[in-house]
Amino acid sequence: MSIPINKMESALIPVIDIRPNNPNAAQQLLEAAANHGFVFIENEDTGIEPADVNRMFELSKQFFALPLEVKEKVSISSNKAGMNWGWLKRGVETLDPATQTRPDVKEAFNIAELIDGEFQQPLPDTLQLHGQTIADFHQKCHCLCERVLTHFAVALGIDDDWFTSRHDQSKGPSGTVLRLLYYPLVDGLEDGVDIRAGAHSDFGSLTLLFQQAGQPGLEIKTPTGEWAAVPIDPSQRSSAESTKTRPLPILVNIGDLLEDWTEGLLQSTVHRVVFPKADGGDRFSCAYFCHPLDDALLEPVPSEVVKEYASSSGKELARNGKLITAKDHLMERLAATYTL
Ligand SMILES: O=C(O)CCC(=O)C(=O)O
Ligand SMILES: [Fe+2]
Repeated sequence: MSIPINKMESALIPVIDIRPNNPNAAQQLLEAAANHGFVFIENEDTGIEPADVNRMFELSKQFFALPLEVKEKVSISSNKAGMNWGWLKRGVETLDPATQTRPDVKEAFNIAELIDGEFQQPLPDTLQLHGQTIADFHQKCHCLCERVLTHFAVALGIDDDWFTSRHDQSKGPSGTVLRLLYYPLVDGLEDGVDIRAGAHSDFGSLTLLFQQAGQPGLEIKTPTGEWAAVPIDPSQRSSAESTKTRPLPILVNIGDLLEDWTEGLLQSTVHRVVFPKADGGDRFSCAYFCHPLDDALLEPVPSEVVKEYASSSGKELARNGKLITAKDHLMERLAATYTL
């Protein structure tokens, strides 16, 4: 089976219904991931209710509004247990260090996966009070990622659980984090110098990205090297139809590891977040970075579809075929982008 490859020039990201009544979901997801690296999933029976997303945004706003000294107590550099959990103040992350002269204009709070139902890091009271809500959201995001990963396995003709067994949180730790993001509109920004999030691809397998109406800024790099805005709501709604009757779809982004595993068939597309052109305000977003188990090897998947693609694309294997683990990859990327 070969898939039509049609690398697109604009951010016309497909919207796919992954409910069981769509028999073509697996193939549609694969084509979208190969051609765009981004795909919207209709938020129907995904397990993530719009109210769940709204609650996370409410908690996020409360968190970022806390006094600096409270956020400092849960800061990433004060957390000895792990390198990627906690609050990142402005200045810590520069997602495109080769190009940016100043760090990303943002704050973030990374909440690691729970182990045996326990948070692995200190949370401020504001969040601790809603620990169950956050734990449930983590779990719901993980379940949706598992569904998408299963569809990819089906479309690639490999064991259905090839990816999910490598994301089985009961088998060991992973780099999975739920990240709350806050991009403040601050004074003294320089056009062409400051950016909310520099150009990058995501470090894990899949990212679920939640955005809010009226807070644009995400852009993806097209194959011609131009930037195209990613809509917050890609559907053509009639004015009578509100997000109450049809919730915003969920944006899914292919990360580096799925690209490695599939020898470049699935695309870890470069993206960035820019300041709004006019009349914009703050932006809040929320990303679920789904990572495989730390010791998962980034070997090519045993798929004929991938083999066929690899031989026709003539692409070099990532790192000249040297096998590394998911954790090695994450640590490399964090070392390049964090200043702690
Ligand atoms: O805020 C966004 O929309 C995107 C954030 C992002 O790309 C990231 O943190 O990796
Ligand atoms: Fe990203």
